[in-house]
Amino acid sequence: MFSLNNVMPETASSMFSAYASFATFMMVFRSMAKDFIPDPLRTYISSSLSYLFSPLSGLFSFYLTLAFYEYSDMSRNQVYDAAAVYLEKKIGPATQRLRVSKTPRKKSMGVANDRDEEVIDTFDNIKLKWRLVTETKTGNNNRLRYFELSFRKKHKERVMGSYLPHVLAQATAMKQEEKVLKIYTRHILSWEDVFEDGNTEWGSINLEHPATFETMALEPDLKRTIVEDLERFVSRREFYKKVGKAWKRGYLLYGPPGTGKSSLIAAMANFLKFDVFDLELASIRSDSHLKRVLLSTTNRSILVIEDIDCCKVDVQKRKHDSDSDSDSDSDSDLETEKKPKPNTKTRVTLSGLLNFIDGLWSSCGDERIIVFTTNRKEKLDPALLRPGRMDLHIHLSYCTTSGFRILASNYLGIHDDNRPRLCGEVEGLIKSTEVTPAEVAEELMKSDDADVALQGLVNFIIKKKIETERDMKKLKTKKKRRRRRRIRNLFSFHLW
Ligand SMILES: Nc1ncnc2c1ncn2[C@@H]1O[C@H](COP(=O)(O)OP(=O)(O)OP(=O)(O)O)[C@@H](O)[C@H]1O
Ligand SMILES: [Mg+2]
Repeated sequence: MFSLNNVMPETASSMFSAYASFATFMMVFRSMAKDFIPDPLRTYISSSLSYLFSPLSGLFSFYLTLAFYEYSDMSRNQVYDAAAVYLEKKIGPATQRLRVSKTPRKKSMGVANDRDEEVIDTFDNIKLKWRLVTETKTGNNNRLRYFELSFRKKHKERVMGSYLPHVLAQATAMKQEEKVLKIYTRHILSWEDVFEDGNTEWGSINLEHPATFETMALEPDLKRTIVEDLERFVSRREFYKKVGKAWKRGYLLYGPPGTGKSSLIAAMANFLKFDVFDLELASIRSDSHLKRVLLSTTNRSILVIEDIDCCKVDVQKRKHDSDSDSDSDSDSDLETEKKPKPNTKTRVTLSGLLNFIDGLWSSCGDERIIVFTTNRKEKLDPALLRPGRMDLHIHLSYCTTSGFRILASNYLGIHDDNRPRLCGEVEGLIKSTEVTPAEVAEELMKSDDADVALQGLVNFIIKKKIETERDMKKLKTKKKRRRRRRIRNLFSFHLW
């Protein structure tokens, strides 16, 4: 790096005075030339002089300017794009002109500095000046755009080594923040589609589910466990590479209907900014078809298979003839594929599904999350539940007192101490009655008046409690009667 100390003192002082004289001369020349010399000639002389002396000016300038052109070798320059995003948040008080835009994919309006506006940024006590320059190439309408970044030369290493990587990382995070999530499902236009081997098409719409971990009525410990697990998963790229494991994680969400399984998936997607692929196994023709469909999903996504126990797949009992998770493209599998039975909606086997979860080819992708949901965990094949298949089993259960508090705050904006009597009554009832968060939410939505809504919830839980007790009694009497009948039959058999 150039430094004045490297130059002999007398040489430096003579060069500096030469440069100072030249700068003064240029200033006087420019102001005189403005009055006496016509414009094209003036520009020519001025640029020729600057060209002649530019090496000298560079030598004495304390500043360095980096240029980031929009395109580099026909492809977009990532630093340019990152700077464009990064500088959106750096609008200073001196800014006079802003560029405002909104594209269909963006959730909100983008506001950025317009061309030639200077943006001052500071990083690690380094002052940096950005400027967007637009030049129109003469002779055609092509526009050349680039960012200029100026700073003191002595900071060159830190700017290149730390500041620019910081700009790239910040831009990536900001883009993630802006990302509009998508939920993908597979179109089934007709049953022919199901039997059409090549159909791997996913259709998508924006995922605008408002569920977040803040709005989920979950036990604090469970919530923390899930959030930490997700955070650990996304931060472990190198770890997965090191241990030679595919970078994916499987969650099994189980619990009664209305306890928040689907809402939790939406909360996970919103938290990670991952798209969701909602796979209905009914739309899949065979194991090899399943592979192709899954291969067409993208990285950083959550693959969801809901109600896995209800799917018309052989998941409740593993296929005996393919016990060893063998590749389903085997000859016998192909044989059966050739003759689709019209009445068989889908013939995905559990081994085909398990192949995807931990088979070799499942590593074709990064940052994949797989979520299965079920109301009846006990119905699932143990192969699906064994350690390593589904990394985390999450039990979502009936509403607890802490769950109720979250829902009351979400739906009515109230806390325990606002309505101590009614909240206390609900909490007491919830401890002894099984009510789902969905039922509680439904009751709380019935009125804007918190007292009315809470009283409605109290009445609902009392009614449910009475009904449950009545059902239990009925069941008990039925059991008693059955037992008595069995004993009577036994006696009559012996007498006979
Ligand atoms: N734990 C929860 N926290 C917050 N809201 C919840 C929770 N559980 C259920 N809800 C509310 O109830 C509605 C239904 O919940 P959700 O669809 O997530 O239940 P589910 O467990 O997927 O039910 P199913 O087994 O029938 O698919 C949601 O829209 C949400 O408003
Ligand atoms: Mg659901």
